[in-house]
Amino acid sequence: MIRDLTAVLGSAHRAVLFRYLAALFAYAVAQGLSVALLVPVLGDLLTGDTGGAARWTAWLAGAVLVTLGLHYVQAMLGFRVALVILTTLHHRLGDHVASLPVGWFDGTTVGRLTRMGTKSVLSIAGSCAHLLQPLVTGVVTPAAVVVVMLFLDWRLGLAALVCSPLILFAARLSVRLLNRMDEIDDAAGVEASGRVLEFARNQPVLRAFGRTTDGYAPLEAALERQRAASRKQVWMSVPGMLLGGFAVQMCFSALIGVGASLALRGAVDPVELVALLALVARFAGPLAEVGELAAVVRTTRNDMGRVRAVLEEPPLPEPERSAPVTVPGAVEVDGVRFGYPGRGESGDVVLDGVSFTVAPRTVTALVGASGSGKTTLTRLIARFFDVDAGTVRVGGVDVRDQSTAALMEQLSLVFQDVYLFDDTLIGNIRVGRPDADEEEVLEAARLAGVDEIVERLPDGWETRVGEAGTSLSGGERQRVSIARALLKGAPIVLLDEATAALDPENEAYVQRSMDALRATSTLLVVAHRLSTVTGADQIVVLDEGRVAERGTHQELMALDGRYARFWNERHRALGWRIATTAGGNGSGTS
Ligand SMILES: Nc1ncnc2c1ncn2[C@@H]1O[C@H](COP(=O)(O)OP(=O)(O)OP(=O)(O)O)[C@@H](O)[C@H]1O
Repeated sequence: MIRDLTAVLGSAHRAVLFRYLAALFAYAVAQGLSVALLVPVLGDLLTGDTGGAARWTAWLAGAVLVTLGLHYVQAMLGFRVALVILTTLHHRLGDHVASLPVGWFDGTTVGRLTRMGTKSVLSIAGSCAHLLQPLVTGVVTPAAVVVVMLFLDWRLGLAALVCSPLILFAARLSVRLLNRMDEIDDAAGVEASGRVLEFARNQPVLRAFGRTTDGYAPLEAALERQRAASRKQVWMSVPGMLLGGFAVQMCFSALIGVGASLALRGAVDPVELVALLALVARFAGPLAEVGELAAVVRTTRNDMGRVRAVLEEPPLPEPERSAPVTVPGAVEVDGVRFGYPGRGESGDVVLDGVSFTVAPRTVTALVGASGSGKTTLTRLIARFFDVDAGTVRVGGVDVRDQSTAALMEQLSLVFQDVYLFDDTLIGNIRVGRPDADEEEVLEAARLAGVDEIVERLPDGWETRVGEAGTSLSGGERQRVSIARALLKGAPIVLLDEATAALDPENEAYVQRSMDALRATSTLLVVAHRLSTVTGADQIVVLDEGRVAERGTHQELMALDGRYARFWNERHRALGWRIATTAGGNGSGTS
């Protein structure tokens, strides 16, 4: 736990933790010695030596005062450490997360971060103020008592020494048993929550297929498994919970037994034995408390482990000095191999031996079946991840030789998952270039067709959009994203076209913005619209992570290969859609 805490605090703040631990240790030893002074006080009282008792009582009072002073010091230092954690951990996490590859952020990691920023940081800070103290005193105070007992009567001291690991071992075993049960219950709980979420999210599908009245079998099965796990947890936890207390009682009885037999054989003075047994009572109690705290320790350690795992996540390596761009606007993908981290061995290679170049101010369309690696390729160009082999060059320079800022200066990303901030539309477009003036923002908005959306919003340009505001349709969100790219004016635009067919209005706006973008930038488009594909200077056809064909529309049609088949299929689908529209239902899209 201390190791986790030092890792979480970072080298700059370790000193304050060590000061706290030193004060805590001193306090625990002083507490043990104060308890030990009861022996001579009791001994003298029981033998009627009031003078001796008064002298020892004065020592005891002094020791108690010192203990109180140390208690205050350690408590203040504990709160200081907690405060340092609260004030610095968010910044440490924020700074580190900002240095991680963009590809690290997915649904799971974002969920983990949210939990970390709230619950985990509070729990770690609380551990210093409330948890370390009983843990350290629970071990060090009994240890000090044992040392004193060894001095007073080595046999009873030895017996106490033998008992200590037994009590701790029983406590640890009890925790392990309780943990195992918690894990089973947790796993069942997580599965049930997932199913509840699925049930809620899929209401439209379930209702459409009449699956709501007779229950939703996967959810009911998950709930039943959770109930069974909870029942098992209750029963199986009982031995774990009893074990710690049982071990303490057994050790206590054993020590009394040893003391009584020594007294019967005349090896210990009965008066001294009574005083020593008072010490035994102070020795076993704190050790048992340590065992009782095990559940809180476990939760806190889990929280620390989670934070530590993020802090130890390797940052994206950055060069000391960013290499200057040599061919502005050019993109080169050279023998690239890549598999997503954590997806295992070579079976999970998503791109293999992919090579092509994109000349400045040209349009390249990436086409290929779903899962062929088109989006992954755009992520590698933006260095969301580093390639496993080969090189990605942007502006003529290996992306690994450029700082993130220098690389991002050259790129605009228009991806499908457009995030809108809880801000006005203007604010959301200005993200593209925060220092742009009003005129420039409005021009970008006009070119991308955002001004048309504004006319329909209740408060016009002042309407808040995004998570807490008015939500926009997928096509509208992409228009905002294109407006950001237009405003940024980066030399290279990576664009992942919406997969869903656009309505004619959106289609026209997207076309207009693409024309504007291609006038100033290099365009690499994951293309779904046929007009983008045919209008491209180069088409790269991906198939299962490899470049299957490359050329212009005419060249690839003449090749009569994979692309020609793709084109003919899409064309037939388009013809069918037009025919449907012409047939009178008016729902056609192209
Ligand atoms: N974040 C990720 N983690 C692990 N695997 C991923 C991730 N993103 C994509 N993949 C996998 O990589 C492969 C290529 O996916 P990619 O999204 O690049 O294909 P695509 O050609 O863009 O497909 P689509 O046209 O359906 O978007 C797929 O097998 C996909 O399951």
